[in-house]
Amino acid sequence: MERPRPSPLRVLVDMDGVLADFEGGLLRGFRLRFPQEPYVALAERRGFSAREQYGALRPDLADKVASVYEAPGFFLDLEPIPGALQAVQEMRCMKDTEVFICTSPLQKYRYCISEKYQWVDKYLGPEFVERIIMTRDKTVVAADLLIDDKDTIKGQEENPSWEHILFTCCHNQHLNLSPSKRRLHSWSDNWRAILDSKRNARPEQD
Ligand SMILES: Cc1cn([C@H]2C[C@H](OP(=O)(O)O)[C@@H](CO)O2)c(=O)[nH]c1=O
Ligand SMILES: [Mg+2]
Repeated sequence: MERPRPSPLRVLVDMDGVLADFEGGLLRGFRLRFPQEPYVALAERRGFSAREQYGALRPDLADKVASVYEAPGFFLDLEPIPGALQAVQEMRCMKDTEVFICTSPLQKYRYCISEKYQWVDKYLGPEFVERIIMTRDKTVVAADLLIDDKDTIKGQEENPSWEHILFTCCHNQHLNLSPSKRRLHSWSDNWRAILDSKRNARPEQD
């Protein structure tokens, strides 16, 4: 009897901090716009929220740093993270693999949403525009893996179907993870092995 084909491994790849260099763009934009103000060097970044860390440095800097990422052009002008574009293109061509870009818009979504679409079109092309999942709640999206730089991903679903692979970024590199949690240190790290291990760990279908 013919063995049934396994369902494809579905991988969600986050955008900011994983494909697009949000932190680098934010620091560059902040220093250009507010050259006299103190700033947080990338090596000093701690915690997902840049707004919180700038606010702790001096309260008025919270709104200033937010004004940088809320400005038109911010998301469109972000540089790709090294190796990211090649990796997701390769992932898309892999057998029995489905890749989606799973990204959240800012609450102030005016420029962010359309610029994220334009960025994907510019750097990855229309095949990937078809594969954008734009959501404020990633826990309700069903997949095997979510590669994301945010250390804690919460939402309506308490038990998301995906395993969260923490993508290392300046703001999360010092965190001690629980032993069960896996990291991808960069796109030169062995992302193929993570996909393979997940594929092999899935229950046999019959
Ligand atoms: C406010 C803020 C947003 N972001 C990113 C995360 C979300 O994109 P993504 O889901 O692609 O990582 C987007 C909206 O919050 O902006 C940061 O990375 N750091 C921040 O401090
Ligand atoms: Mg992110």
